[in-house]
Amino acid sequence: MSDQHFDVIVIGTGPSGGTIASKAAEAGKSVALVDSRTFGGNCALRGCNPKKVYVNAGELADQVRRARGKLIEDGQARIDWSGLHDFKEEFTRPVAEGKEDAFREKGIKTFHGVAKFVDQKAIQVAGQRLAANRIVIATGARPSDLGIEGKSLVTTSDDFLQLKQLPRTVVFIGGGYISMEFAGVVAAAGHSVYVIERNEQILSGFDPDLVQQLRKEYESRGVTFHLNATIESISKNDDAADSLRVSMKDESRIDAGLVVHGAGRVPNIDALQLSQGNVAFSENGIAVNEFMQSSSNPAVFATGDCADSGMPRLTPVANEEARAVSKNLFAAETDYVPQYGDVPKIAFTIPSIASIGLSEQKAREKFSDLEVRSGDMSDWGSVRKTGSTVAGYKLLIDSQTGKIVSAHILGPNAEETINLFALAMRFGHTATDMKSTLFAFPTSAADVRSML
Ligand SMILES: Cc1cc2nc3c(=O)[nH]c(=O)nc-3n(C[C@H](O)[C@H](O)[C@H](O)COP(=O)(O)OP(=O)(O)OC[C@H]3O[C@@H](n4cnc5c(N)ncnc54)[C@H](O)[C@@H]3O)c2cc1C
Ligand SMILES: NC(=O)c1ccc[n+]([C@@H]2O[C@H](COP(=O)([O-])OP(=O)(O)OC[C@H]3O[C@@H](n4cnc5c(N)ncnc54)[C@H](O)[C@@H]3O)[C@@H](O)[C@H]2O)c1
Repeated sequence: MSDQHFDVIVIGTGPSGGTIASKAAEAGKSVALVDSRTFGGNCALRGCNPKKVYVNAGELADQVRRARGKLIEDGQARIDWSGLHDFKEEFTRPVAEGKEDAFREKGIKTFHGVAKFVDQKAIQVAGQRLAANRIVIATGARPSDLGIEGKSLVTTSDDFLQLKQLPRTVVFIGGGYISMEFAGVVAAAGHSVYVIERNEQILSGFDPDLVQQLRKEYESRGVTFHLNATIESISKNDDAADSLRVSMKDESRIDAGLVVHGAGRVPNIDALQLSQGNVAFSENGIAVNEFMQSSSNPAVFATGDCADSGMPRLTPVANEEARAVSKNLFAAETDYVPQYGDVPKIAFTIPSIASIGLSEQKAREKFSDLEVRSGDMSDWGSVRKTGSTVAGYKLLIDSQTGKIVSAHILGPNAEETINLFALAMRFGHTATDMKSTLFAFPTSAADVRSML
């Protein structure tokens, strides 16, 4: 088999792989771009963007329900799941149809299939052998192996976003991002929800006090939490509507029509035959140095969810790593390090919960003189005006410098307000700087002055 030769082969067409391929082509390099699925990656086709369509529907239904007798007379807002699915497709279909053409128009040669290394500078895909001076691995993440009897009966987030009908009872395994975001939507649609979490806390990356507030709100909407719970098996059940049975170690059982995987994602690297390319890896992903270059094969770079960068697996992180790799790929010296700063995290729950910087526990360990400003915002006018009943904040400030160490927010528009803190923290602004800034009123940003 003779090699087709390129300057660079990029494996994966998500936010990081797609960007690197485009930038390399724009710089005049010959580029091969490979994906085993539809071009566009997880964020655009099966993650952030389609998920947000569902969350918007859940928020709307929830807001209408809460506004009944306050902002509006009657509060009937039913989610038509099939219609919602079709509306979501309006956003994903153009990506699936147009993305590959856009790459080709840039002169990029596209390939479909599972890429496997056959040499340090060569891969095989769909029966063809491709070689290059550089290879970028940007293969993202996949759902973890549950290791539970009956795991094949579990629906992944990919499949959840393809459902045309929603069963009356849904179980989520895990209480992280995926479960809590989808659980909010399913509850807003009026269906029964169970969340089974093996640890004592859900949403472990967020402030425990705010998470507790959010959990109580979800419970008031009929979401049942099983914490510190161990699932023993998932099996088929005779009941046509609730056709699955989740059995737990404490002998409790939940019958449901759908069991969804929200138990974490792992680097999607198993199929790549990395050892044939001398590419070192661990269960945390591809081993990279600070320049996102393979620690064992200098011709290889890795970015995004599949790289062991120690960063959260989020799109802005993948984007920044792509920026770094684009600069390093053909440079005489690889010297560009991703400039992550503090990465804001948002779970698009209803309402959303957001966080940037250290947890309170870590901040107390690091700073000897830490000021904590926190409060329940549920009775603040800006929150009550939306009809919402849950909101809170916690800001941690280094008393010696006045700089903001971290910000944790729950409530309406938390997903936007957190970005003000991202900017302030990135450029070292103090709490006083923020408090002295005139934000337009009445807005959630204006509440920041009251928090401070
Ligand atoms: C349900 C869900 C919701 C999310 N919501 C958010 C959010 O709101 N905000 C946020 O910041 N992040 C969110 N994320 C995470 C975000 O989607 C990822 O961090 C981001 O997509 C990572 O980009 P990437 O470039 O690493 O790879 P991906 O976007 O995962 O793309 C990887 C691509 O590689 C391809 N591939 C894999 N293996 C091979 C192979 N061997 N050969 C060829 N091709 C291969 C895959 O088919 C895929 O197209 C969400 C994730 C999920 C699952
Ligand atoms: N808004 C966002 O930015 C967003 C949204 C969705 C997904 N994501 C990305 O996708 C990743 C995966 O999301 P996720 O929600 O699957 O994972 P997660 O890491 O957020 O949460 C997984 C949860 O499942 C629990 N768990 C694991 N195995 C279990 C088991 N057998 N039984 C019960 N509980 C179990 C864990 O303790 C944890 O609380 C996230 O870490 C994030 O990187 C981001």
